Amino acid sequence: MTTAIHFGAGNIGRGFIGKLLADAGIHVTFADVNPQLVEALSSRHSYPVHIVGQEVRTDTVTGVDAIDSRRPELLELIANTDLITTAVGPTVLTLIARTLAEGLQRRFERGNTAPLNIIACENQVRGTTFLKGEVLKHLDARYLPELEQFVGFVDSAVDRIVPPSTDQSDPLAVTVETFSEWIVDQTQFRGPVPAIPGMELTDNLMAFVERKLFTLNTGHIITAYLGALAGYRTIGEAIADPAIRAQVKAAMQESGAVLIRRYGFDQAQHQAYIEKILGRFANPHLVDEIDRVGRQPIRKLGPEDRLIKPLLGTLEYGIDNANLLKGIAAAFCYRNDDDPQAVELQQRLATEGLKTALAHYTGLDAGSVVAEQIEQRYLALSH
Ligand SMILES: NC(=O)C1=CN([C@@H]2O[C@H](COP(=O)(O)OP(=O)(O)OC[C@H]3O[C@@H](n4cnc5c(N)ncnc54)[C@H](O)[C@@H]3O)[C@@H](O)[C@H]2O)C=CC1
Ligand SMILES: O=P(O)(O)OC[C@H]1O[C@](O)(CO)[C@@H](O)[C@@H]1O
Repeated sequence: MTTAIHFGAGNIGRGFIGKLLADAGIHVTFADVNPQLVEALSSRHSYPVHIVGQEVRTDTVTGVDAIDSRRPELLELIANTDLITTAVGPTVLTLIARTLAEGLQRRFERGNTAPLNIIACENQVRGTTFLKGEVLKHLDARYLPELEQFVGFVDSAVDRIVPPSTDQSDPLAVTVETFSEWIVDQTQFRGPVPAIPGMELTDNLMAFVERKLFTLNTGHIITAYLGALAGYRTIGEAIADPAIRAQVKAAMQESGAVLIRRYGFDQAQHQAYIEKILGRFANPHLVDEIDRVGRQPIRKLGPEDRLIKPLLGTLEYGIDNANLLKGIAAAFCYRNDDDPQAVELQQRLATEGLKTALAHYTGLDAGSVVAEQIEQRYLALSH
């Protein structure tokens, strides 16, 4: 029986990755720190997934287990499992790296030379490669040869909108959109690539990572921040506003022009991809809070993330970027007292001003034309 450990029994963990693995006949053990989730999964071993879109149906995921990811028994599972996946959030990868290193060390001490593949399913460019770097900080160097020979760290792109479920009757119930895409870098596996329906292989991962991150996530985040400014609560409300939809579509076309130039995507196909994503944002069956999509604004203003990296592409290729600039300016208007990064952003903005805060978080030069353009848009939006 093929086994897997999935770190993060949250929206994506239960609604997408864990479901694909279980549906493929793999025995999935979720590792999480949420006692309610761990207790319910380890006693019920199944949960419902509501799939909503053109069709609406409920699937039941079975054959799953769970463990608190702080329990020592997890190390034994890591020493023997065939596959490890994560969906914990990019900021948490650093935390689970120590546990992974200890489990891998036990695996190697046991002489277990069976291949093990680890796939981080996060909204982060090459998140698994980042995780490998974090694991290496904790792994005894004498095990490096085994790690390189027997453990694959496989980068992936994950795309399915999974907001917190509105099904109050069951803490395990999760609601997912019909659309899903999980693409992994086939060149990074060790041993045979597991046959998991819904897990697509590519040897050109970056094109797919950037297509998703800089189209869906770029459009999503600008919908969220313009929607917040307009006083909306959900993505659905915001994208239904014609002025917001037009600006979001234009921003995705600006980032799309970078992708087409960089990866040679077909223009018409990419326009269709953008239209499909706008339809996904408007899915009437999903209640997707602006604060979920807009969470952790400092991470999302990073130079490698969904706002700045597309902007840098427009500067590199001399492409229009007015709507991306407005989206970045709107990020600095985002307020959420329950989001530590949003609080920090506003504090730095208040004490240091827009251009200094912009330079600090994005790496853009405070004295650049683009910083001036963003400041102008910020002043227009915030008054
Ligand atoms: N929700 C979505 O629509 C999508 C999310 N993603 C990505 O998936 C990742 C997770 O996102 P969501 O599922 O929305 O978040 P979530 O908050 O629903 O799930 C994260 C889970 O990780 C658990 N966790 C936190 N610390 C942990 C630890 N030390 N060990 C084990 N588990 C721990 C939390 O208890 C929670 O259950 C993020 O990187 C996100 O960017 C990617 C595509 C879609
Ligand atoms: O999960 P993050 O990176 O905090 O941001 C939320 C984004 O991730 C997704 O959940 C999946 O890409 C989108 O629905 C949303 O744009």
